[in-house]
Amino acid sequence: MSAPVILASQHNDDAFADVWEELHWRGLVHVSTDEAALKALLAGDPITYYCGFDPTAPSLHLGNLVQLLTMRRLQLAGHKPLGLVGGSTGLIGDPRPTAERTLNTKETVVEWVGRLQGQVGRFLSAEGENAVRLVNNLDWTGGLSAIDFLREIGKHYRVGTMLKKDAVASRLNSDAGISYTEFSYQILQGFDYLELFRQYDCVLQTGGSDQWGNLTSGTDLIHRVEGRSVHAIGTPLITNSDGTKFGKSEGNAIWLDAEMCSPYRFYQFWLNTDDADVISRLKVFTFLSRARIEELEALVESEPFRREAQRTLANEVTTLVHGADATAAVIAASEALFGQGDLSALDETTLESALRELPNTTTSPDAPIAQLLVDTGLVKSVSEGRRAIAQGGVSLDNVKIEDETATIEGRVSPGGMAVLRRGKKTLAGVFVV
Ligand SMILES: N[C@@H](Cc1ccc(O)cc1)C(=O)O
Repeated sequence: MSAPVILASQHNDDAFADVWEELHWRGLVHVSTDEAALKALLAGDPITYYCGFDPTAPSLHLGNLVQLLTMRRLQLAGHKPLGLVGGSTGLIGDPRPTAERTLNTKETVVEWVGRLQGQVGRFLSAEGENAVRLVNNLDWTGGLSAIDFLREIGKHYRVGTMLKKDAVASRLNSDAGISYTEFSYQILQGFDYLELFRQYDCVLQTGGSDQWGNLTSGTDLIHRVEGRSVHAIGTPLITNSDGTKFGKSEGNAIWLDAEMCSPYRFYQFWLNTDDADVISRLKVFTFLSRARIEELEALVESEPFRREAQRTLANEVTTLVHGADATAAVIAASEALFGQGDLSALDETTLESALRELPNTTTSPDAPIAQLLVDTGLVKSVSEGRRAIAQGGVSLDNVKIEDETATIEGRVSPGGMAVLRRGKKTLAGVFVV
């Protein structure tokens, strides 16, 4: 994540009476506190709201992006965001339904807090009356003694209620059980909301719907302690209509950090979105207007083979996360590899990440090309490879190979890379040591 996000081009769609209506249309409200009160609140004077992110990895991922963009939509409507990164909650671990988390060292958590703050800051404007403010819950829990915590906060929690929260209940019924540490998590998040209510008059917390127990932990606490009704919105969990998990490609999470998931891979991920999902993704992950999304919806119906909606989605989200230059480089790489584009015009990083997504092999500088065809899976045997070369169907960096015994010596220098092609559309990457 190096390039800045294009904040200037983002806006709420005029087609909606207010941001609440827009959030609904985009499918972002799965569960919430009183709807009528929330609608009135969001249509009125600017309010302060918050969303929290735990440093459980060195980068945020696509699930977090839903939250960041929801925050941005509220900010565009004039409301004031607080971006919380959980310096203390990251040391404890929000219980997952499956198993206890392993604790990371304090140094690691501090480092990840810094990285996540940088990421959160990139999606929200830091200018004007409603500039984003970044907060860290370690600031109010780090110095709190266990005795004070139990006397002042713990006293407001009933264990019976805590046990009923989904995350806790599912763990209690599993073999893994749940530690007292993770059981306490909901109190910490509830306390955050109270603290932000007191310090900033924060009256809305957003999060994924799996956070509902933690969100209501805060609204209940504030109600009990301060006698005020504050709000929460849970966004839906994003799912793929074919039942596979959203936000993963070949089992790996799609991270927002370019080092952990190249812009090329990121772009391809969105490009591969199913027709059945592409419209709801456009609603959640882009700032395109309702009119434009409806136009694309009609195109999915009438001309699905053109994949206009997918290309628009990939373009928009990659630009949002990696910037316009990275997106242009990625598109140039796809065209150079699969279309008419010019390979030599590509920058090395983009080409390398593109080749890493293809079948690829790492080889010594004297490797025979027929063997590389086998190593990358483009043919089954060396003799088949030689035949393919003899028939004129093999090229290296778009230069046709004439000799079936040719090696890459003199064609690719040590430390370099090349595109190996069989026929028009079958490609592989070759990395030379
Ligand atoms: N529990 C949230 C992160 C969070 C932490 C502290 C908060 O106050 C709010 C949210 C999550 O795991 O996604």
